[in-house]
Amino acid sequence: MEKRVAVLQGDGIGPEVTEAAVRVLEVVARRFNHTFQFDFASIGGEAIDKFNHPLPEETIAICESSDAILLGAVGGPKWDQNPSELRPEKGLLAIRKHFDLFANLRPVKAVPSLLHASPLKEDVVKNVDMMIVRELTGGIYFGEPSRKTAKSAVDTLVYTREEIERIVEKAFELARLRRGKVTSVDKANVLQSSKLWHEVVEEMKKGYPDVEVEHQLVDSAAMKLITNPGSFDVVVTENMFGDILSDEASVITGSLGLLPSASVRSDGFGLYEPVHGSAPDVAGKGIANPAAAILSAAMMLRYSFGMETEAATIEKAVETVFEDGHFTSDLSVEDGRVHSTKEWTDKVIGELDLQFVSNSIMFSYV
Ligand SMILES: NC(=O)C1=CN([C@@H]2O[C@H](COP(=O)(O)OP(=O)(O)OC[C@H]3O[C@@H](n4cnc5c(N)ncnc54)[C@H](O)[C@@H]3O)[C@@H](O)[C@H]2O)C=CC1
Ligand SMILES: CC(C)CC(=O)C(=O)O
Ligand SMILES: [Mg+2]
Repeated sequence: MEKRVAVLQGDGIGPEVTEAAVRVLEVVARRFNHTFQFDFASIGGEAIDKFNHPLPEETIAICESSDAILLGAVGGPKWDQNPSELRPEKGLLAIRKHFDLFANLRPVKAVPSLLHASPLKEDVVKNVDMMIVRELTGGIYFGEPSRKTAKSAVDTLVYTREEIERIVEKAFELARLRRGKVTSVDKANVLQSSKLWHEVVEEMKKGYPDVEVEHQLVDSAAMKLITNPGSFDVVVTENMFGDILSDEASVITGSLGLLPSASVRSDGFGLYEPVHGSAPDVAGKGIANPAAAILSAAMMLRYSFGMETEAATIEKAVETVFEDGHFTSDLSVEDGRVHSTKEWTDKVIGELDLQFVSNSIMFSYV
């Protein structure tokens, strides 16, 4: 297959981790006889520096002519004092809205060889396998008015029934493909938008009698995520709650550098990015964990290109490299087991090559 991928590297560790993901995709393309064309474009702080805009027209045009978008991360202290329209994060929100990428899928899965990296007890984290389904184009990050003066500030939280219905439908459909349970997280004891959310879930569950539904208030959900994460299958929630809960969930897996995400709309077009941000504290040192970006690229192959075998091959390679005891510095402190971003990516590529060779041998017997 021939596919065009827009690569928006962004700021901080964004370029370091997307470079790793592109290298892995190049190997997959070669091994599976695909052609991936990578078109690089600007977003975030680097776009502000070059184009005085966090999401330039040129970037939108490149993304529009692509089959999917791969993104690193945006933001950093350099732009923290900028007015809100010149904040890097504005570019990220704008691209999600422009392409109507309302469904943000954030898988959180414990990897047996990484249990040591979590501060939580092994028993608590070992069977975790959940999918956080975060509404991505509505809620308080997009509501108007949104303004601040020295004396007061306002943000607005709005959800329409249609916005809630489409993300809840996505969660139910995913639950059917998984363990058949949806936990809907809201703050319906206080917020009107959450009351509507709760009502919509109650109505829609009638269409999914095979799916178990539970409601959880966000504050206690934050607690249960740490005390009993294995009890969750699909978690569906609004934009800001999903943002916060998914960073919290990274503690289960051991590092924020491990969590990938897919932001998709109904027709399969999507933007793929790590859950983490630009990590200014480690940027430029060549030590960032590229796993989240590489696994986001795997999600791109699965959800936008229908390349399930290729996606699974990448995921297996990543898991095997961890099993073999190779880590980045966020996951281990032991000498000899810690690798730079580039070295660790080389290990994944080596493993991909090995898998391909052993599969070819297997196929030759068939
Ligand atoms: N999707 C995006 O582009 C996002 C952008 N941001 C922006 O990123 C900037 C920094 O935000 P923070 O709150 O510090 O969150 P962050 O996610 O960038 O970093 C939080 C902590 O996790 C570590 N970390 C994150 N990813 C890592 C990786 N791949 N390997 C190793 N360590 C990793 C960082 O070093 C840091 O200690 C801000 O400007 C923020 O607005 C934050 C979240 C998401
Ligand atoms: C600009 C922020 C909403 C980015 C973020 O933290 C996220 O999407 O996870
Ligand atoms: Mg976030």
